[in-house]
Amino acid sequence: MSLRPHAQARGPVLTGPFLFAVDFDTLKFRQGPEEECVASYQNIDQTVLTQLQRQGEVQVVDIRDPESFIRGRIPGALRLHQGNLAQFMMEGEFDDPLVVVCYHGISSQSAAQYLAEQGFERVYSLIGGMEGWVQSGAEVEAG
Ligand SMILES: O=S(=O)([O-])[S-]
Repeated sequence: MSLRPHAQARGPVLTGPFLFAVDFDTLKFRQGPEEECVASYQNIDQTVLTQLQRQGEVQVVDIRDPESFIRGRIPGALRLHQGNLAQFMMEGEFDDPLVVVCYHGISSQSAAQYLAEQGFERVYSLIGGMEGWVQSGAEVEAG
């Protein structure tokens, strides 16, 4: 079964902590029919993200604040925030892997769950967030 935006989210789906850049708690879901919603995400580490990057079509979205994003981010990452979320959903490549990054890998899980429930089919949250990425010695883009 393929999920698409606002199609099948069901019940209270956001229980995670407040997100720094995107307040996903304020977003409303349309209740779906009486179907089980199994959309979810997986946690991945830096090694798996690097493999996904090598394979090609991976989109990395960073939900941290603008200053942190400018100081250093995963190369090619898009900062996802309240202002561009709707556009991101409209233009989304729902079949491509989507990796959510925050500071330490906590808030990204709520965002990843949200995005999975909106129809992104392969959603991941980066374990350790940007701090873990930096500590692993992986490449960082700034500016
Ligand atoms: O939620 S967090 O991991 O960015 S502190």
